This record gives sequence, structure tokens and C-alpha cells, in this order.
Amino acid sequence: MSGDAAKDGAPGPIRRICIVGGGTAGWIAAAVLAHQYQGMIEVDLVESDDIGTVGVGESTIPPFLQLLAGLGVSESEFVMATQASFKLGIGFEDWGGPGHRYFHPFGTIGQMANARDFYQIWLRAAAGGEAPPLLAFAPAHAMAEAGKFMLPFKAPDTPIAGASYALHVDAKRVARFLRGFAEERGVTRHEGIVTEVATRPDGFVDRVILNDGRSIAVDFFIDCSGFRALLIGKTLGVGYTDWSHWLLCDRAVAVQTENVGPPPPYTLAVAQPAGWRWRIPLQHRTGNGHVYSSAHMSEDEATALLLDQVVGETVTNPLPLRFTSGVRERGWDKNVLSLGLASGFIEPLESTAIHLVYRGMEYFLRFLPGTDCAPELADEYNRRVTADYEEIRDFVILHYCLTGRRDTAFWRACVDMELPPSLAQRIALFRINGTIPEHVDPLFRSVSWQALMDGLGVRPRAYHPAIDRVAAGEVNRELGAMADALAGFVATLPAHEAFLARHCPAPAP
Ligand SMILES: Cc1cc2nc3c(=O)[nH]c(=O)nc-3n(C[C@H](O)[C@H](O)[C@H](O)COP(=O)(O)OP(=O)(O)OC[C@H]3O[C@@H](n4cnc5c(N)ncnc54)[C@H](O)[C@@H]3O)c2cc1C
Repeated sequence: MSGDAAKDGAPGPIRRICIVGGGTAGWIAAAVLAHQYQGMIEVDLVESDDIGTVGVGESTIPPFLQLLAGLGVSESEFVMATQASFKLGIGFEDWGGPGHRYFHPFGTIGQMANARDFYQIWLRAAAGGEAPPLLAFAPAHAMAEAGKFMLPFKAPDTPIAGASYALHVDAKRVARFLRGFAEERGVTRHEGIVTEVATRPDGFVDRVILNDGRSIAVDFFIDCSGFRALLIGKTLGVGYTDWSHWLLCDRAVAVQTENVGPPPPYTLAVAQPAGWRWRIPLQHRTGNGHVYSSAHMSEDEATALLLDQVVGETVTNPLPLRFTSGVRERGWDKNVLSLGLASGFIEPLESTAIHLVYRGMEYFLRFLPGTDCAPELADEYNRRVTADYEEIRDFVILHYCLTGRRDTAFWRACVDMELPPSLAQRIALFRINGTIPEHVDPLFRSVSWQALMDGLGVRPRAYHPAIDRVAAGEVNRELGAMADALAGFVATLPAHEAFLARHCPAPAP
């Protein structure tokens, strides 16, 4: 084992890390380590072309761009290399019944007035019948609806300045791009299948042994082996907290199609009898999938329903996938950190899985242990990561539990279920006067919760009394002008497709 013991008896620093798995998670971990610790930590990555990757994580959320910026990667080069398109949020169709639509926009909704939350000001005006719909103030929604796109930071002091965005990406190309990035910075890739994991007497992992007899012994391991969870689950026996009684969907079938028409700048999520269907447009093809509950629908039915609804010729065969929403009881145990699907998975409605990979990496490097892997550091890591998973779990359940749909057994089960207490309390607080308890360092800020609650028809009984300190008449009159100014400005922007063609066109594959 490598790693020096410091002279005073303190543990030596970690000198060598082995990542098991080369999907999106493995290569993100490798890229971040190589970028931040080149020359200090030697990184090996084992992956197997024979096993392959899940390869369907194609919708990201805004912090993904911070990952790229942190790595010093040019956003436009990345867009071109991964066939990416821009994503301004998620459009939800039929969730409250046929024809019902709502939208989760990235970025702001309206602007604060006199240091008061915009939502509360809007709520008062809406109660008096004097306000345009809440989404009329969301710049990301306005652009998405109009099929327009502009980088918000290139338009400061305009009505779209508060918008935010993410990317739709080709998952395989993302892993390839990050692999190139990491290998250029010294990461050593080993092609092979890990067939054995040897442990030390204290239970720490000592080495992984490959099918051709090679073995890799290092100080610390990162398990990115996907649902197999080779090290964290199979070897260390760390359990999995199963949330499938709250998140009923446990299967998906994915298929790619040719693009028909320009790619819309948002992910589409259309409710189905036993789940929902995604559409993720890239520059030269579209990703589609049907996420469903196997207790309520068979694979054949789910596949037929998907193929019946996709637009454009299919270019791949339908790919079936299985998962269980939940989280590893301890994502970091002894000298093994798990990331990606090995550490947990919340069904993909809010496309948060890739985010949790670099979030996990960020926490890990914040707490970076020595070779003793102090359990206190792991405890703190696990507390933070579990809180993130629980926040996302509640946000995703919200989409299902508030629809009021009772037309199929699946939707009745969603509406009738007993909610996690944290979510039940959140909804109850919101119903009183729009109060939203924010998590420490939350992923979904108040505006996201407000957009969802409003989209699903939850209106607080009253606005917060403090709003009466803001004079009603003039402010309410300004709301109409604000919405008009946003719509007028968005009309002047380039179409999403034209923006891509001008600034970051991906060559046809
Ligand atoms: C239906 C579905 C939709 C999704 N949509 C999204 C989305 O829109 N947005 C999002 O952010 N995320 C999404 N995800 C999640 C996303 O796909 C994953 O989080 C992401 O791809 C990371 O996967 P991974 O790298 O952990 O695992 P994998 O892609 O499964 O990679 C596992 C790696 O481990 C290697 N491996 C396994 N066993 C061995 C072994 N014995 N020896 C050597 N190597 C081994 C494999 O070769 C592979 O390289 C979705 C997931 C599913 C199931």
C-alpha cells in the first residue's frame, strides 16, 4: 500500500486512488481529481468495454456548467463535442390530466421589490385577480415557450438576465470527452473486468484484481461501477435505503430518434398511465424514454407506448433499464467512496443524477482524508449527501402527489400515498402563506418549489403579512408592464437553433 505515515504519527496523505468504472460518474471523478491534484495524487481508472455504461443520462441542470468552468473547459467546445443543446427547464404535460401543462424554469421568477419575495407580491396581486400568470415573469420559461435562446450573462440589465440554463448532452460523448481530458492530465486507464476485491484485516479494501490477473493496490477507491456497486455494496456490504414506496417508477425503456424540426430548448416530461415519457433534443438526434412502474405496466406495454408516441424515425433499438430509487446508507465507508449509480439513484424526472456525482466529489475533496480515512470525515460527508438525496427525493415526489389524477391505479397510488414527513410539512407550510423552509445549501431554491406548487395548483391561503408594507396599487400595475417587457424582449432573441448554428454547431455524427 502506498501513502507515507507522517513523522508525528498522523496518517500520511492519500497518494494513489483507483476509480472502478468509466461511466459518466467515473470520468467526472477522474477529471476533477486530475485537474485539482495532478502531481499529488496518482489516479487509475478501471473500466470494461464488455460491460459498458448505462449511457442514458442526457439532461443536466445548471450547476453542470460550473463543473465545466471549474475544469477550465470551454463551454462552446464542450457543446460541439457532445452534440449538446441548451436546456432552460422542464416542461410537464398531462400531469394534472390531459392538456394540463406546467414548467420548471431555471433561474429567477420576477424581481424582488423593496426586498420582498416576488412570489409574495405576485400572490397578493393574483388574489385580487390583477396579475398575469406566475410563469409570465420567468425569463427561462419565456425563452423556452418561444423556442428562443440567448446566454443570460451576455444580456445583463435586460429582462432575461435572471434566467439560468443547462445542457442536453450525448452521454457517451460526455464520458469520451472527460476521458480525453483526464488522460491528458495523467490518469491511467485500465481496460479489464474487476473479478475480485481483496480486503485487509481491518475491512478496508486493499486491492482490486482484474480478469487477466493484474491487481491494483492503492490508498483509496472510488466505486463508480454503476448499479453493480462492486466495492461499496458487494464487498463492504453497505446497505441501500429503498425509496420505491414513494417513487413507484422502477423501470425505463430508452430509444433515440431522428430530429424532426428544430430542437426545443427544454426537456419534455409527458405523464403516462403508469409513469412519464421524456424527450431530450440534441443537435442531431433526440433521446426519448419511458419511465414506468413495473407493478402497473409490463415492459412490452411500456415499449409499445413509447414507440407509438415518439416523433421521427427510431435510430436505436429500445433499451430496457431497471432501477430502484434510493440512496446508499453510507456513500463513503472506510476507504471507499461511491459515486453515481453505485451511491444511489432518484428516478430521472428532474435529471439530478449527474449533478450528485460532482456534488459528491466536491464534498469529498472538501473533507479529503488521510490514509486512515477518519470516520468522522466520512460521517460528515454522508450526512451532507443524504440530505441532498432527501431534498431531491421530496422535490420529485411533489410532481406525483399533487396531480389529483385518479384515472389509473398508478396515479391513485401516487395521490393516496403517505408522504415523507419532510415533504408533508413543506406542503402544509406552503399552503398557509407560501413559506418555504430552505435547506442548508439547497439545490432547489424557493422559486423552483413555487413554480411547481403553482403549476400543480397549490395556492397559499394568504400572502405573508409583511407584503402589506409594499404599496399595492402601483406595484400591481407594474406587474403587467414587467411581463410585457419580458415577452417583448424575448421576441427579439435568436431562435435556439439559430443560436446553436451560429455559436456552437456540432458536426453531424
Ligand atoms: C432511465 C435513466 C435515465 C437517466 N437520465 C438521466 C438524466 O437525464 N440526467 C442525469 O443527470 N442522469 C440521468 N441518469 C443517470 C445517469 O445515467 C447516471 O447517473 C450516470 O450515467 C452515471 O452512471 P455511472 O457512471 O454511475 O454508471 P454506468 O454508466 O453504469 O457505468 C458503470 C461503469 O462501471 C464499469 N464496471 C462495472 N462493473 C465492472 C467490473 N466488474 N469491472 C470493471 N468495470 C466495471 C462499467 O464498464 C462502466 O464503465 C439516468 C439513469 C437512468 C437509469
